[in-house]
Amino acid sequence: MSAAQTKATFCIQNGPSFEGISFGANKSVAGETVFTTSLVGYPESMTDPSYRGQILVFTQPLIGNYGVPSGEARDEFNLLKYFESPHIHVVGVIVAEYAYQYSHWTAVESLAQWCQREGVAAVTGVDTRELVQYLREQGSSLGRITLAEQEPIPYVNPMKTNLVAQVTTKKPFHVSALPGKARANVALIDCGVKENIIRCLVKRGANVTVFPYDYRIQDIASEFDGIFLSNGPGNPELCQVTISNVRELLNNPSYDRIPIFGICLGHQLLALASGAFTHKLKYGNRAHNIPAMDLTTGQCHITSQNHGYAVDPETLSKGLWKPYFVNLNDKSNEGMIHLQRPIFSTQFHPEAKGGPLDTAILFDKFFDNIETYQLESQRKVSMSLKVTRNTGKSKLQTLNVTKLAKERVLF
Ligand SMILES: NC(=O)CC[C@H](N)C(=O)O
Repeated sequence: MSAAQTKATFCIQNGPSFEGISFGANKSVAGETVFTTSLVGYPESMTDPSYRGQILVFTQPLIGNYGVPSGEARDEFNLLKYFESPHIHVVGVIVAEYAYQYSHWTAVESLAQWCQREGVAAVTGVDTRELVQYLREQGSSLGRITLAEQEPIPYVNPMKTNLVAQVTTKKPFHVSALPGKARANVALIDCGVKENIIRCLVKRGANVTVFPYDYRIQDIASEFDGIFLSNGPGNPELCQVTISNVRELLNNPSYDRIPIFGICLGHQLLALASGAFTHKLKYGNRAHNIPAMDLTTGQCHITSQNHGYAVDPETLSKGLWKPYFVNLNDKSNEGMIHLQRPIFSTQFHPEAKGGPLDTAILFDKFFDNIETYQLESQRKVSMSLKVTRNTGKSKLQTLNVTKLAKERVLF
């Protein structure tokens, strides 16, 4: 440790403390402590809005060795090429050994520089094996990072706040399929969507209109060929406005053929809207190699995951829904599928990033459902889609979706 290095202490509420060295922002932070066993993908995980408010412990011992790619680089769809959202959402990271030297052709800065710029605490030199063994025993715990010479700040439980309201786009935005390739208009409810989910939809030919989490989807669903419910942070039960909007959508008989697909928080919200329950897992599942079995085929897929809550499959309404996938490690629910309608959802992340692409075929399944719906209802893909809704007192609001912002609206 050189003279310029600052000591940092990481404490678990009702648990042990670990001494380390700060390599991030000069700031003490508090949040929920979670761990991931993924080997790669720290830029993707740290910018995934689902990690909002959490202190992320990496069990992979060497972190930072490939630096951080550009947060400005965009792909052919104007989506962020390397990040899952424009900013870091974890409040802190804990690693066993930070690689002070980095090397990769995409790297533009070090993990330390990035954390400092984004105001995120980072600690190296912690025995993450001992720490994770502790978390597995005690279950998900609050934690805080205190830098030398600073006063410890109070523990904060982010699961008590509506984190979705913090990360959702503040206004609708639109991402178009490549010219000549559009085959569907999809409405995406943004609870903290990962960039690669939008990419998985547009690259298959969807014009995606992204709406804030509390947008009344039930008022505009008829204008779209499919509805997507995104991933996102926090306790799903705190997202009541989305749950009640989705419930109205499900209960409206005129929408009974519209395809719906939900991922992770989107799965949990769909389950809650349909009358099922969710519960908090002991310490959650965060990894890139979790086996999930498709109960309709018996096939096992290796999946990417990041969640602390799960749907209770016993509470799925019988005769309407059935469990779709099951986790082969802990037997927790990994998805649900409607028995009559083109609706399904998964707890794992078929878009991966990072992680294996085994289940990306579920996006194709969503598009198959969309195609059937288009044929059944003789829908054509309108290129200048206008979305009209009644905002009360018989006021009509019309959005020309192609004139909307082209990326998430942060403020
Ligand atoms: N990745 C996600 O969408 C996470 C969903 C939810 N916040 C959970 O922790 O279970």
